Amino acid sequence: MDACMKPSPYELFPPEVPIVFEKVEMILVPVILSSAVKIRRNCYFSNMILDAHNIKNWDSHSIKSKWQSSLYLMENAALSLSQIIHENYRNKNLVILCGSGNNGGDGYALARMLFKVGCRVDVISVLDPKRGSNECNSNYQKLLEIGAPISQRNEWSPAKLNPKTIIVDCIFGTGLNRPLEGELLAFIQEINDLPNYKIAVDLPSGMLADEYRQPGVVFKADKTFTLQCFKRCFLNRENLLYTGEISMVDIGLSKDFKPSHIEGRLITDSYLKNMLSKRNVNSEKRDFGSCLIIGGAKGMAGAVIMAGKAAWRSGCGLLMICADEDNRQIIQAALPEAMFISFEELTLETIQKARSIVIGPGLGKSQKAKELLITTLENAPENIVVDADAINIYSSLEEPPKLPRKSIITPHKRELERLIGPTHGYEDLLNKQKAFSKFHGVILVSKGPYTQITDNLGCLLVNTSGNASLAKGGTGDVLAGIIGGLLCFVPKNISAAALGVYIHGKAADEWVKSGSDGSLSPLDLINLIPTLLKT
Ligand SMILES: NC(=O)C1=CN([C@@H]2O[C@H](COP(=O)(O)OP(=O)(O)OC[C@H]3O[C@@H](n4cnc5c(N)ncnc54)[C@H](OP(=O)(O)O)[C@@H]3O)[C@@H](O)[C@H]2O)[C@@H](O)CC1
Ligand SMILES: Nc1ncnc2c1ncn2[C@@H]1O[C@H](COP(=O)(O)OP(=O)(O)O)[C@@H](O)[C@H]1O
Ligand SMILES: [K+]
Repeated sequence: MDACMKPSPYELFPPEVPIVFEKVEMILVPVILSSAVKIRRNCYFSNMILDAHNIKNWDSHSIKSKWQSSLYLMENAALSLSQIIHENYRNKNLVILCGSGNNGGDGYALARMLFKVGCRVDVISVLDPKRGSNECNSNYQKLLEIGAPISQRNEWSPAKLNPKTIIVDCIFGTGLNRPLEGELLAFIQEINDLPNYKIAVDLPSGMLADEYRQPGVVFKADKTFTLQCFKRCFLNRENLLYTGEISMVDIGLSKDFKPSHIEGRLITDSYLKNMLSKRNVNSEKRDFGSCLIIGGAKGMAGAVIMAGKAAWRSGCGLLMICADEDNRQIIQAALPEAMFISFEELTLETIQKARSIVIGPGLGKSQKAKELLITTLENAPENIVVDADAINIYSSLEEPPKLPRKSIITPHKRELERLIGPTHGYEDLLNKQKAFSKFHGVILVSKGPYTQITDNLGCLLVNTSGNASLAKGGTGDVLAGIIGGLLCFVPKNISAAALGVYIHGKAADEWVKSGSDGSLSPLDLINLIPTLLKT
């Protein structure tokens, strides 16, 4: 059995049960969160990442146990979609491209609902609905009955489309089982060349739901509204080129479905809510432990200052910065909350007494840095974050010391490859990342869009917060500091890592609501931590 199916790994990850909100089925509240993966509030959705087989089984299970007919389920899916599209694009002209399977059925049902509320929709039958699924044909007939405009693909010329019209792709979804060919392939290519804004329903057509690497031509969406759960293929960040931003939409699948295989789980808002609790009235600073940050070589004080501020804001009780003696004054001026010790003053006792350690921000790669890393790894408690140069040094050691069990390593892509060796494509990268985590018994946080965390039990957690404003120097130092701060009081390291990446991304999501995405400073993230951690 796959490790992800055993109950134990996800016991480490408290919100293992899909998040259940009060409102399901027909009731949707029109709020979309701003994040890399947007999840509609007040919807039931699952944090499971599934393959096409399990999604299909979940649909069938829900039809049997809840909806009685797949047409009812499709109606609900289309209702949810129509509400989102109406909210966001009601003043635009839309053209909906429909296939002949159930994705096409979604498209015809969606068109009917939008048409009824006065939206300007044109529908193109890309494949013959009469030769398709019953649900598709039935929704095609219903649309005909209300007099909505439907054209056949060969009657329609994409080149004549107004560039302001939004193209909605309902040609293929999870049922696609081979790459596109012939006329369909040429059609999608022609659409991709158009400047129009494009939306995909469930999956961009041409994308194989289970494949990390897409072998053929795929519809290039600016936005994908995916139904109910995150698909396996979305895990490869390269596929963002086709999906654009991904939003998850509740279509009312039943909550009691047990998949035979889970690829991984998403880290979402509920995680934040489940993990935070108020401090006891009689708390004292020692209850929250001290965080020791080791880094800040000459000229690199900023990295430890940012990590230190982030750790402080994330709740550690005491803070100690260990950096190059030359940086003493600047660090003490910038961070009076912290105690300062120089590299030379660092003792084994200080290392052993710290509740948590962050090593790496601005550490450099000098001989001294190397010695500090080895001593720290050999003596540290398990609550340690190994970041930035500490990862680079570790990767270059011929005989590296053992990493403390459950330590948290936070590489970006290049650092990850230094650590696990060169990789060939996403599948290879994920396998090697998982193997490294298992072999060393550590938590690997592979940073980037959808930061992906693997643990010692072989599980995969995928972050849903964050955006491209984070692609800036110094944001990684802030993340290391946040996790270091959380490690002082969050009971499980995997939880601290997951919570840390979520808060970090969420701060960036909050930032882009008011600031431009290019203007974020790492310090802005730190200023947003207090409100995000409010229980
Ligand atoms: N009740 C439900 O289950 C619900 C499902 N829902 C929706 O259904 C979607 C899944 O629907 P689906 O399974 O009908 O598959 P879909 O992607 O529409 O098309 C498959 C068709 O394409 C064909 N085909 C495959 N590859 C091809 C190729 N390269 N070139 C040409 N043809 C190709 C294949 O036929 P084949 O040729 O293999 O016999 C088949 O006929 C899902 O994404 C969601 O949107 C929601 O409404 C919720 C309720
Ligand atoms: N396009 C993106 N979308 C979401 N998050 C991103 C993106 N680019 C970078 N990030 C996040 O920003 C942080 C950058 O960390 P890192 O590369 O270590 O920066 P630095 O070393 O400059 O501090 C990581 O948390 C990463 O997940
Ligand atoms: K689609």
